[in-house]
Amino acid sequence: MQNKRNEYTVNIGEKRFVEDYPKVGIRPTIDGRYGGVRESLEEHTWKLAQAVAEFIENNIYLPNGEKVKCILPPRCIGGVVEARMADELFKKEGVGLSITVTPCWCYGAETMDMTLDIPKAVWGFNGTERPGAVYLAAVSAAHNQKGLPVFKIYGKDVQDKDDFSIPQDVQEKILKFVKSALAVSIMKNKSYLSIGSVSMGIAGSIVDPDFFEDYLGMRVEYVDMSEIIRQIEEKIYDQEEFERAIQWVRNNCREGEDPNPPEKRVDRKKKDEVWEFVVKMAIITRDLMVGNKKLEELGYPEENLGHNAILAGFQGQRQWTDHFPNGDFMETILNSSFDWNGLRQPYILATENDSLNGVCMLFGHLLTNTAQIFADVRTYWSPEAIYRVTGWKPEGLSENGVIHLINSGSAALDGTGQQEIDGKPAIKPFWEITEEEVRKCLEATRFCYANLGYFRGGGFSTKFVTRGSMPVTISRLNIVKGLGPVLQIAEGWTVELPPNVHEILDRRTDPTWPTTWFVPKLTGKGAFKSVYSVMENWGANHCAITYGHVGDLFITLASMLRIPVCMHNVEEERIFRPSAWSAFGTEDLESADFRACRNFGPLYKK
Ligand SMILES: C[C@H](O)[C@@H](O)[C@@H](O)C(=O)CO
Ligand SMILES: [Mn+2]
Repeated sequence: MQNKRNEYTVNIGEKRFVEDYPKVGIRPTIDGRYGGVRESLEEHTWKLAQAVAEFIENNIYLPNGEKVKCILPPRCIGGVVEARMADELFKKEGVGLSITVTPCWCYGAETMDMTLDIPKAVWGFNGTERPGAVYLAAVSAAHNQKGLPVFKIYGKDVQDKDDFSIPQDVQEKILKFVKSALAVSIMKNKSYLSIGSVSMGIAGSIVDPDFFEDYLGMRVEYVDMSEIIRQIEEKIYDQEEFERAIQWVRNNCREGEDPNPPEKRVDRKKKDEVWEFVVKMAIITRDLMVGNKKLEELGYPEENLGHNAILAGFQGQRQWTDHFPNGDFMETILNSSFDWNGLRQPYILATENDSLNGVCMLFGHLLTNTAQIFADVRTYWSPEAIYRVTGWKPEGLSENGVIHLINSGSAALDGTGQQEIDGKPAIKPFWEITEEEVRKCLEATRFCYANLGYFRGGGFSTKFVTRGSMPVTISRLNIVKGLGPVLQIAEGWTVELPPNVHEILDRRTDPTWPTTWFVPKLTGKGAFKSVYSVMENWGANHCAITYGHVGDLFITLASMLRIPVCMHNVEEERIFRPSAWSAFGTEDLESADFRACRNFGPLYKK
C-alpha cells in the first residue's frame, strides 16, 4: 500500500529527500534587566509560551493529519543575543512562522523577530501588573517602521498575573494566524505543475511564473501533455497499482447515463478501454506531481522524482480532449480524499489548467485540510426565471435566486456532501472520514460517458448533486494588469432544490457534470446586495468551493501574501490582518487593504 501521506518524499539513489512540514516558533520575550526584574518574570514568561505551544499543538493539524510541532528557544529572549539564539535554532528546525509571547515589557527592536519572509505575530498579555501590552504596541511599531508587518494579539479582558489560560478571543486570533501562516509556509518552495498549456483561451491557464514566484514563493514547472502518453505507452507507472486501481474502479465507480445520441455512442469494449486509460492518467499525473519511489525500483529514477508539485493543472481541452479521453475522472479522483489506496490527502489539481483557480483550491485546502471543488460559475437563476421555467417559487435559502456551480472535472467526490459532522452534510479532513462515508460519496456519484460534442476523445465525467445546507466559501483569484492579483471571497450555503426543479434546470446545461447550487450570504451592500450582483461581480468563469465559512482565513492569508481582497462578505469583527494595515485607514478597510498590500509589495519580490 502506498503511504497515506502525500508528503513530497522521493528516493534519490540511496538517499531520501523529505521536505518536512514547517514548525511553529514560539518566542518568549522578557525584560532583560537582571537583578530582580528578569528573574521574577522568567517562570511566568516561559509558562505562558508553553501554554501557547500546547494550545497550538493540540488544536492544529497539518494537511497530512499529523499534529503541528512547536519549537521553543533554549531560553527567554531578553535582548539581541538571545534573539539570535532563537533564530539559529528555528532555522535548523525549519520554523516557518513565529509567535512572540510575553506578559511583560521587553525591548522592542532588540527582541523582535527580524526573519524575512515568515509571518509573525505577537501576543502581549493583557495584565496590568506588568506591561505586556505596552511591549506589544512598541514592538508592533518597530515592525511597521522596518517594513516587517506583524499580527498583534491583545486579549479584550484584563487577566490576573498568575492566570495562564488563553482567553477565547486570543485563542481565535492564534488559530487564524497559525492556520494562515502555515499555509504560506507549506506552499513556499513547492511547484505548480502546468501540464499542457492554455485551455480554450482561458486566461487563468496562461500560467504566470512571476505571480507564483513573487507572491507565493513557488515555482512553475511545465510539462507537455504528451508526457502522459509517453508514460502510458512505455508503461512508466506501477503496474501492480494499476491492476489494483482498475479493479477498485470497476467495483466502486458506477456508470451513469450516456448523453450521446445512440448513433454516436461507443461500445462496451471501448468504454472499458477508456476506463483503463483514465485510471492510468490519474496514476501518472499524481506521479508527475509528487514522484513515486516505486518508479525508481522499476528503473525510472528521473520519473521517480516528480516535480515537487503541491498543485497542478491539466489543460485537457482542446488538443488533448479532441483526441484522447478527457481528464475528468483523473481530476475528480486526485482531488478527492480517497482512492484505491484508501483515505489519503487530496492532490490538488485544477481543470483547464486554470492556475488561478488552482491557487484558490490550494489556499482552501491548506487552510482547512479538506478536499476542494472546482466549478464553473455557470448561471444565475433569478426566482422569477426559476418560476417561469419550473413553476416552483423559490423559498427559504433559495428565495433570492441561486447560482449554478458546475464543471466537467475537478470536483472532489467529497463534494457530494455525503460526509457528516453532527448529522449535517460536511467535507472533512481525510483522517476524520469513515469508510461508510467513502461508500456514500461513491454511491451518490455516477460516471457518465463524456459528451462527444465537447469531448471528441470521450472519457468519463463525474455526476453528482451536492447536498444542501453546507456552509461553504467560494473564492477566486484574478490578475489585473497594473493592479496585480486580487482575491474575491463569498461565504454562503449549498442548497438543494426540489428534485424535479433540479432536473429541469440541470437538463438545460450538461446533466452529466457535478452540480452545486450555491447561495451567497447577502449583506445588502456592494457586491453582496443580491445573488445577482455576486454573480455579476465575479471576476472569471471559475471558482473554488471550500467547506465552511472560512472567508476570514482567506483574508488573513491574503494579507500575509499582500494580495488585496476586492470583494468579500466576512463580518468586520472576524477580519484579522497585520497591525500595519490600520496605518492605511481604519474606516474603509477594503481600500486600506489595497494601499497596505501595494506599500509592502509581494512577500518574495526579487
Ligand atoms: C465543455 C466546455 O468546454 C466547458 O469545459 C466549458 O464550459 C468550461 O468549463 C469553461 O471554463
Ligand atoms: Mn470550466
